[in-house]
Amino acid sequence: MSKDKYFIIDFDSTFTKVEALDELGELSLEGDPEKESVLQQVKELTDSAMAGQSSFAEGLRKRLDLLKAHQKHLPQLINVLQDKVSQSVRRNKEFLKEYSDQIFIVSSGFKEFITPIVTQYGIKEENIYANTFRLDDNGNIIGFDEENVLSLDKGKIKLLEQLALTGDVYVIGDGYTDYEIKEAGLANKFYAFTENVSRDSVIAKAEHIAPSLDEFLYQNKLPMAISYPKNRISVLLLENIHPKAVEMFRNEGYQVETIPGALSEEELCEKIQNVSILGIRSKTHVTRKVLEHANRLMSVGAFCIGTNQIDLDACLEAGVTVFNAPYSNTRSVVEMAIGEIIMLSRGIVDKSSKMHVGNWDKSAAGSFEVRDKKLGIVGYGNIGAQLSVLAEAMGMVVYYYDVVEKLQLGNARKCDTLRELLEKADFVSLHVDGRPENKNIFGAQEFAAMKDGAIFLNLSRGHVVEIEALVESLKSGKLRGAAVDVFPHEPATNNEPFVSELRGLPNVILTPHIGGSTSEAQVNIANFVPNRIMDYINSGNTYQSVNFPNIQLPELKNAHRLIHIHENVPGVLADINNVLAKNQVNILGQYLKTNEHVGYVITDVNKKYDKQLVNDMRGVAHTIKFRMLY
Ligand SMILES: NC(=O)C1=CN([C@@H]2O[C@H](COP(=O)(O)OP(=O)(O)OC[C@H]3O[C@@H](n4cnc5c(N)ncnc54)[C@H](O)[C@@H]3O)[C@@H](O)[C@H]2O)C=CC1
Ligand SMILES: O=C(O)C(=O)COP(=O)(O)O
Repeated sequence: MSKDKYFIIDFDSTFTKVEALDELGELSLEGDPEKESVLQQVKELTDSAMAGQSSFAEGLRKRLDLLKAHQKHLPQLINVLQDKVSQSVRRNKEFLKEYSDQIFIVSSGFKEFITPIVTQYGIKEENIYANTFRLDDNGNIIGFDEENVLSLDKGKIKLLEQLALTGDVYVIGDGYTDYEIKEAGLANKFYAFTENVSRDSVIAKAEHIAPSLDEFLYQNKLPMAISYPKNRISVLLLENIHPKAVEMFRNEGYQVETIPGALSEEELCEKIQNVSILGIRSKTHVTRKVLEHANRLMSVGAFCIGTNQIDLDACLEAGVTVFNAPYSNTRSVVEMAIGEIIMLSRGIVDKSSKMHVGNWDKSAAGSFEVRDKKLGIVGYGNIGAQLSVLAEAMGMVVYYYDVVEKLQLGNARKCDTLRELLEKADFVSLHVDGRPENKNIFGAQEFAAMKDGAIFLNLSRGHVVEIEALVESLKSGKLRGAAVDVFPHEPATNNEPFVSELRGLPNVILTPHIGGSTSEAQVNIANFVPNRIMDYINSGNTYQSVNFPNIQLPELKNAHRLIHIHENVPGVLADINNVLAKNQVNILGQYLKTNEHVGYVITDVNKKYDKQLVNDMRGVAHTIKFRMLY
């Protein structure tokens, strides 16, 4: 017969996110001018006791003296604590109920507030070990029951000795006194619980870390509320992705690492090991080789619009979803283009440079309004179309050329060929995407086809334009000016120099790929992309993925969701359904979408299933990835 298992769980900062006495102070010291400094002293006493640096009993006495609390504060405190139960504890109520005979709350806090909270989660009242308050006749809290071993130094050890549990004892807590139980030989394992606080002195001693209760349950093969502990999902964010994204992923419970610049293929091959979610911007290349080094990758987030830097097919074949932010920086690029069109038309960059060295050059020569001038937009996608609207609002006449049929906005006129557009436009602005076929679509011929004295802008991708041809056209005077934001080679970080033949040419605005670099755009992107990825991880939704078949799924309720990604060859769906039939699984809903390379099948099944089902699903021929959600 297997030995019994006992779980000793701490209360403050473990079962709940907070230290209850700090919260009590918030209530009892309300209106006290010294409140902040007293609370600080209370906090320091708590931290010092929890880190094992001072006498616990002495600290507790001092804290209660400082708090000047009254029993009337207790119902309010319980209300506050109710909302502060740790997320993973909240999630795993079923485990706490199912194992209630074996779960003990052992705390140096007070039963008066612990009992009403933990019993709501199925903890048995007789399994709660904690201190009790001493009150005076007026209900003031003046101390604690000094007979209780938990009020003493090494109190938890003394209590465990009294309990004399026979079986495996697991301790889960954030404090040094929790660790001491294991040190005294009274527990088999101590798990430092770091979901709410992480204490260095405790971590240093702990053999096991539990960033959540899920992780503890996962490691010990106990029933969990979710299919996989979120803290096992590691996120790598490159290229200065906005901190909002870091916050969003951390709030979800993921482990996040950030790196300011882009990584080379070689560096990324090394860093990608064990990464589940990779976040990049326009500079990092996610190649087939990188994917071959990825062992846990589920999703790549392009925290920008362009995805040409990612091998989308290789991702698809590896079952890796790719998401981007298709609209978040659109307006920023357009505003920059508008500003540059006007600046170039008036020769302002050169005039400003001259002023900085003391030259006053007041003249109207070569300076024009943009009103009534013809703007040719190449690539009438989201950016091109938005530029069209704003340019018309300034009185420009808009022409556009796109390789696919597009909705004509306002009075914009469609050109059937690029050449037609080039021959008409006074300004040509490039807004095509960075697909490989667009390499060097602008070269000597295209510049030659433009009007004499035209102005050229490229805020799309660097490889789209032959720089030498552009330089020639500017030097020869064919072009009157240019604005270039993107380059065939861009520095990976701000520490690398920028080298280009375009440097030093008159009436040329050079910018370091900042079309989308505004606060608004970066915050929008940092909100958008993590939500798409987390939705995919939590529910299987691939809506708006740039490489996967898009499925928008209903919310998962009282069901298991089987997520199967396979090569798109005939017969796989039939095989999946045979497996389900063989395992007598009741299908509640099934969703399938395929594209050229993969099939994506989601099957919601009723709760009862056998482990064999998981093995059989993984064994279906042509399976790329299989996972299960509940
Ligand atoms: N400078 C910067 O910081 C930024 C640059 N970008 C670049 O701008 C590009 C465009 O962005 P969106 O408008 O949002 O993309 P989009 O996909 O909505 O539009 C691109 C359009 O270009 C068209 N197109 C592609 N190749 C073409 C060609 N050879 N000739 C004519 N039309 C062609 C497509 O059919 C599509 O309509 C992105 O792919 C990205 O590379 C995007 C954001 C910021
Ligand atoms: O959104 C895009 O495609 C961009 O080019 C912007 O790239 P970035 O995020 O500034 O590296």
